[in-house]
Amino acid sequence: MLQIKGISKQYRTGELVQQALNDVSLNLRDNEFVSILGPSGSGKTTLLNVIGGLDRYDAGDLVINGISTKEYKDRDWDAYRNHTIGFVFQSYNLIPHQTILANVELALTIGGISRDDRRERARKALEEVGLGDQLHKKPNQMSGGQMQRVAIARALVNDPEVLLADVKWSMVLIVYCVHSVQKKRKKGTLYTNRT
Ligand SMILES: Nc1ncnc2c1ncn2[C@@H]1O[C@H](COP(=O)(O)OP(=O)(O)OP(=O)(O)O)[C@@H](O)[C@H]1O
Repeated sequence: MLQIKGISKQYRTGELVQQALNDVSLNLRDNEFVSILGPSGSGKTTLLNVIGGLDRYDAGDLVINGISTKEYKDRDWDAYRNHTIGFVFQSYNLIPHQTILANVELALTIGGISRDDRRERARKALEEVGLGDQLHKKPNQMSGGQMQRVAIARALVNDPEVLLADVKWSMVLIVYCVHSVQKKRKKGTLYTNRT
């Protein structure tokens, strides 16, 4: 489903060049669960950002369902991020002054879905991660694991083909998440990054 072909990526800050990815190749198939492990600073987040279309590669190719992304325009990346990928960020990236229901709903605002449907789908996604009774809490009123579950609900609410999770510490939640994805869809793919 996803082919990472010899991808390289550098960060440039003034004179300083940091090689974050160097000729990385990996094939990821439908229904596959892949966990990428490596020391801090070895490039895991960079790789997930590139696979998730959040960041661009310098060399190589990312092939999605047999189609090269070399010629992708911004709108193609937008569509890929919005419809194919669900992303759980390492630091969750929740909006602090919004309720968790609003945080999850926000992931649906791009798709032209009515407000009532958005609310209902967000509520169901939060129920699925066991937070159905806390919809009106704000992120700072929740534990770290609960915030992570909100981030998982937000990543799944769009029904993505691929879930990318940049997860620091909770193996239990990764397993839960795999379960949840597989329950929801016969064909689901989950890639996680566990530091
Ligand atoms: N925006 C950036 N600008 C410059 N260098 C960066 C940037 N982001 C990451 N790097 C560097 O690229 C390398 C890979 O970083 P990355 O965040 O991908 O590692 P990681 O394996 O996910 O680390 P961790 O496990 O600590 O989260 C590191 O040396 C890091 O310092």
